[in-house]
Amino acid sequence: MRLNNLGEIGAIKKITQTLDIDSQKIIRGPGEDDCAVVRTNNEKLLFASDMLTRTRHLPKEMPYHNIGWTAVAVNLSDIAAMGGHPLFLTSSIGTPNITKEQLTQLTKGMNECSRKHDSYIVGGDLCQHREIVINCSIIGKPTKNTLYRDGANPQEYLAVTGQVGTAGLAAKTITGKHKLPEKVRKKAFKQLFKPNPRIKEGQYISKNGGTSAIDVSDGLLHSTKQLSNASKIGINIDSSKIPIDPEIKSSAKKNNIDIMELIDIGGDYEILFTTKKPNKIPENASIIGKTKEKQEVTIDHQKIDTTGYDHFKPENPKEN
Ligand SMILES: Nc1ncnc2c1ncn2[C@@H]1O[C@H](COP(=O)(O)OP(=O)(O)OP(=O)(O)O)[C@@H](O)[C@H]1O
Ligand SMILES: Cc1ncc(C[n+]2csc(CCOP(=O)(O)O)c2C)c(N)n1
Ligand SMILES: [Mg+2]
Repeated sequence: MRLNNLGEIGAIKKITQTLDIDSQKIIRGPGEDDCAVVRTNNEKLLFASDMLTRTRHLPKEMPYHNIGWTAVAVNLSDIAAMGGHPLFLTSSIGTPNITKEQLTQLTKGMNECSRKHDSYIVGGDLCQHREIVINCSIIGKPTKNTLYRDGANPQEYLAVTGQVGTAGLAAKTITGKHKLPEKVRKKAFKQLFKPNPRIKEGQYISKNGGTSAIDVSDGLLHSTKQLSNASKIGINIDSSKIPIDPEIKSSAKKNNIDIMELIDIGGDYEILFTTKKPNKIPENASIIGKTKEKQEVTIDHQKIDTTGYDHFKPENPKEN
C-alpha cells in the first residue's frame, strides 16, 4: 500500500505507531497535537515543525519575502494554537540556484515575522534542492493552561478568531480560471501569502476559560472534526455565525464555489477553540457553535462529511 491509499492521517498514524514514547519526558507526543509538549528537568516546552514546498504552498507569484514570512508564521501558529509563547526557531532551506537578493529577501521575511512575535531564528541548514523547500522548527513556553485538542467538554462554546475562507479563495483561484474583482483578489492573496499567527489571541484564550484549541490550517470543518475526535464530544456549528468576509463570500458564490467547501480549503491560520466563557473571547473572535455529548460534527444540526486538506490525495499537485 502506498501513501495515496493510506491518506495523510493514515500515514501519520503509521509513523507514530513506530516511534517510542517515554511518558516521563513526553507529555504530548507525535500525532497528538499542534505541538509536542516535552519535559526537561522541571520545565515544560512546546516543540513543533512545519514544512513548506514550492509545489504545495509556494506559487511562483509569491515574493521571497513572503515565503520567508510564511515559513515562520505557520510554525508560530502551532505555538499559538497551544496558547504558548514562542521562543526560538531553526530554518532548514533546500533551494535551487536563487540570487543573493532573493536569499536576502527570504531571510528578511523570516526574521521580520519571528521578531514581530518576540522570537529569534537561531540556526538551520542549507542544501541544494530542485525546488524550494523550507522547514522551520520551533520551541516555545507553554502557559499554565496549555490548550490541547482533547480538552473540550459538552455544553461549551465553539469559537474562531478572525475570518475564514479568505486564504481558501486565493488557493482555490490560483490557477487564474476564476474571475475575481481586483480588490477581492488582493485581499485573498494577502491572506494566503502573509498569514498572521494568532499568538496574542492564543495566550488570551488560554488565560480566559479556553478548554481546547487547534489552528484551522487544514480547513474549519476538518479542524472541528479533529477537536471533536480528540475530545470525544460532539460539536454543532451555526452556519450563519461563521465569520466570512462578505466580499469573499459573494465572489465565491459568483464563481460557483460552495461556501462549505471554501471554509474547508485551508490556508487560514486562525485558531478554532472551545471555551467555558463566551463573553471572554479575543476581540476579533466569533462564537460559531456549541459542544454536546454525542460525538458527531453537525452544521445546523445536519451531519457533515469533511476530509480537509490531505497531502496525499491523488488530485493534489505533484512536484514540478
Ligand atoms: N514525520 C513525522 N514524524 C513524527 N510526527 C509527525 C510527523 N508528521 C506529522 N507528525 C505529527 O502528526 C500530527 C499532525 O501533523 P500535521 O503536520 O498534520 O500537523 P498539524 O498541526 O495538524 O497541521 P499543519 O501542518 O497544517 O500545521 C502532529 O502532532 C505532528 O507532530
Ligand atoms: C499557494 C497555495 N496553494 C494552495 C494552498 C493550499 N494548501 C496547501 S497545503 C494546505 C494546508 C496546510 O498545509 P500543511 O498541512 O502542509 O501545513 C493548503 C490549504 C496553499 N496553502 N497555498
Ligand atoms: Mg498546525
